[in-house]
Amino acid sequence: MASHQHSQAIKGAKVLMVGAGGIGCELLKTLALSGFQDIHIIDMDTIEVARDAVLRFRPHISITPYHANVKDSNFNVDFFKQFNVVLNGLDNLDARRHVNRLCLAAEVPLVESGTTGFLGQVTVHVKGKTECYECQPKPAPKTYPVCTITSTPSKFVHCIVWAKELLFAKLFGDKNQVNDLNVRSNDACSSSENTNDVFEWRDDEDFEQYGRRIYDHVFGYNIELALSDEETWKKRNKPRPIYSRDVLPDKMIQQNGNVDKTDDLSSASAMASLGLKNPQDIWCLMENTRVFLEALKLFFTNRKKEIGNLSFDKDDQLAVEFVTAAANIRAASFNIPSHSLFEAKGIAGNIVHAVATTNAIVAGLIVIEAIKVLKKDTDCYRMTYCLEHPSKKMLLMPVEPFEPNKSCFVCSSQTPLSLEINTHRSKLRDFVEKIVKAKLGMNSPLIMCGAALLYEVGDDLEEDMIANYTANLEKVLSELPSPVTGGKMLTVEDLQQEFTCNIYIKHREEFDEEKEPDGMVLSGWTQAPPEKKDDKTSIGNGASSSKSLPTEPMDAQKDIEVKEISDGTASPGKKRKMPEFSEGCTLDQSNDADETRNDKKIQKLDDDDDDDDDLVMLDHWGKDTSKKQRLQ
Ligand SMILES: Nc1ncnc2c1ncn2[C@@H]1O[C@H](COP(=O)(O)OP(=O)(O)OP(=O)(O)O)[C@@H](O)[C@H]1O
Ligand SMILES: [Zn+2]
Repeated sequence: MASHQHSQAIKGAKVLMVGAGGIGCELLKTLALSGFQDIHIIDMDTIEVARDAVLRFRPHISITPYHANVKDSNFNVDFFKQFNVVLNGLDNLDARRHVNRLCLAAEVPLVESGTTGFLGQVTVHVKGKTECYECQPKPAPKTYPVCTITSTPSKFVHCIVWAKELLFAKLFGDKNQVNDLNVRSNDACSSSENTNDVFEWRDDEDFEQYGRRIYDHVFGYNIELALSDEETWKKRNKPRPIYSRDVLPDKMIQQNGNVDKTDDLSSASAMASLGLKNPQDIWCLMENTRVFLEALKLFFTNRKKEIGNLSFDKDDQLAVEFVTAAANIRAASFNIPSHSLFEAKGIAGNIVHAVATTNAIVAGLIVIEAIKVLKKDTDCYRMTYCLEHPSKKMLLMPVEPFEPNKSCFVCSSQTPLSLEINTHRSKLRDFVEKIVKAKLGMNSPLIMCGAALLYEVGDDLEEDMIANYTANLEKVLSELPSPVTGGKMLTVEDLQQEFTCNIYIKHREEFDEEKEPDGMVLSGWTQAPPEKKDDKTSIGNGASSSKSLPTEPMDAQKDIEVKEISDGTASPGKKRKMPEFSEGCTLDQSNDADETRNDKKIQKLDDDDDDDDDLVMLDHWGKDTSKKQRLQ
């Protein structure tokens, strides 16, 4: 039973929930059932359904919905100041960073959360007492070495990445994009064929001829070419080239397809067109070949206008079919087991199916922490991890929060950052896009060099000012009205976030295109370097890092980024150690602060534990994506 003090803290509290999705809806219910009476919710999506459902069993509480983006300017520091605690149930990094800054500026405690499948995490951020959401580096998205993708795949995910990032992009995407498929298809062809021509549709061929030519090129010829590099295969199983004629005799594509060709569905789906019904079926090589050729044909017949502008979209049925078939054929070459369309879609779209129970547990943990925050039980704050596998018979791991990181550029006292940049070549626009927005997460930036205002965003700017700033964006730094050159200090400020940072400029002539693709390097901030270029960890649902998987031995010149490692995704690379506490200790016992407080070093519970049982940070909550990812 809650004490009087406990229930007073709850009853008198005005809380702000940001995000009313999987976690948020559970949270709203749990808040209402725990006695909270004044709940405000911001979500871009509908809130009404959840609100109505909760009001049915708690009709007298107040639930105020704001159907809006939390980054809108009306949600400023003053707005945040009215709340006793803010609870995040968001799914992307950008919004989380924004809320973190507003909470810091408004000095309102923040309880953060994230889930991915069975994994979850809840953290408490109180200015000056615990680390802020941005004190810890956020790992960059998982990348794969190019050579693993282009020549030595060992897992199905490698085949998927190849199919969607290289082959799909090559055939249906922007022709001007750099595409590593070129590397492998180069000088492959007879002298009359150059690299680009291979993928072009020629006037004298029909769709089937074109499809078969592409097929034979990427699954046959390119594999033969790769085999000629004997060094690569000394310690690996050799792939086998696959040619369409060996799998599918001429004109057999439609053989079993008894489908009405006027049917809308059959023009949008190779599966429908071929009479393949169950997305959970694992297709044989012949079926994959037929889907590949049929999907290619459908793209060129029905979606010709889009060709050149397409990028893989997990909600595009034909794209998923093509990528599934291509990945499976490549997998067959490399002796990797095939997958169903359903599974392939999950991998390609980085989908992790939400686990309702995890969301419910996390919602409960958020409320527990919110109550501690309201009672100012500082010593009892815990960040809690939900694990996939029990460690010491425990699935929930409470950990004492970390202190603020003194070099955090967001919550520490203005440690200047430094930026190496070619001030004679980089434009103000590059700086705004690549640094101010992408790296510093600012929403409405203002940039000053000394007392000179170089750039500003706002609703109430005069037209001539807007014209001025727009002109500045196109100027290189050293030619701005107040030249930005080596040795100068820029002040970048976000008025909405009430967040300022100083950036010391260092001029640098050259940048490594592959290692420093932005053409500028920001240091002194807490973003993690890209993950190690090895292949040891599964991406996404990173509760475990498998020791048994082979390390990629090749020197990766460049990595292929797997886009949208998304919300709640555990970072396999980043582990946090947990405090020593007695077996059987549960969250409720976390009130017994002495037990953990002594242990500032935060020791690992059991050194003998498997990696599987190690704690993993869910730091990388949220790239801007719609769904979660689970791979492997
Ligand atoms: N900038 C933003 N402003 C307001 N709401 C946002 C913003 N960004 C994301 N959201 C909302 O956050 C919610 C996130 O919920 P979502 O269900 O995707 O993830 P989740 O709560 O982690 O649970 P799960 O994915 O497990 O269902 C969505 O309803 C989305 O509309
Ligand atoms: Zn911080």
